[in-house]
Amino acid sequence: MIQVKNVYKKFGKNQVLSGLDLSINGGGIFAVLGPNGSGKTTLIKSILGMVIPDKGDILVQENLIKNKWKYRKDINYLPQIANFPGNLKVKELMAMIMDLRQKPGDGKNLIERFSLEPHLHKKLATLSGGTKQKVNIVLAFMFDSQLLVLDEPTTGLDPNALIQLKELLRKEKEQGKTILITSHILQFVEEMADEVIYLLEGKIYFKGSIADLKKKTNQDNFEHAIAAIASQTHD
Ligand SMILES: Nc1ncnc2c1ncn2[C@@H]1O[C@H](COP(=O)(O)OP(=O)(O)OP(=O)(O)O)[C@@H](O)[C@H]1O
Repeated sequence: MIQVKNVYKKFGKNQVLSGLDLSINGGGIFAVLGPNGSGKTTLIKSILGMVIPDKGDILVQENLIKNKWKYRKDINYLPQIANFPGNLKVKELMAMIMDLRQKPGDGKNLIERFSLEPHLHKKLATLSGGTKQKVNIVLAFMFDSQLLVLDEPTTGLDPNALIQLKELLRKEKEQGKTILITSHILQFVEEMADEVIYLLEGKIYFKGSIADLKKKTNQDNFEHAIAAIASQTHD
């Protein structure tokens, strides 16, 4: 599904990705973890073609993505910070995204799931942070795509919306989809992820199941296992 081969990316003097290799085959939920600034969003945006690596190759569904853009219409993407025009109404935004994606989409069930009906005719600028995130989630899930890329999907969600998001993710996974998620919420990751991908110093430090991570770090608690990576690398 995704192959990242020897990818380098620098912003000014800041070497963010330095020879990163990653291979994701088949379906499931993959959580991209790492400290703040470790390059999680840069990696995700490189896969989406929104950041151009200085060196290396990325393949999505067996195709090199360099200088291509059409492959993106087959990826559902939830950005970390969605900058939608504030004077658009929710309903107008949904119609606009349907138009842009040129793909059949179905938002009706999702609008119900996240109780967004009362907000459909409100302008985006007037919505609360959590409600904006629910709109963001509807836009990311309303199309049927094999690959979903979700940057911090839980941000601002209340417990009920979080349950709905988890249910949605399980449904997508059951259909064999590949779901790439970044999240700092370890409880969410532990509950949902089949594999974790831990980024450190521009490379993948660990890729595997949470059970394997616990074994590798000699910890029986996920949070402590993550903390152990940080302390091991500081020694
Ligand atoms: N467009 C850009 N221009 C300059 N520097 C950038 C740009 N995008 C990212 N960076 C820098 O690259 C580094 C990695 O950023 P990135 O957003 O990928 O990290 P992250 O792991 O997603 O962090 P967080 O956990 O805080 O979301 C940071 O030091 C950031 O300041």
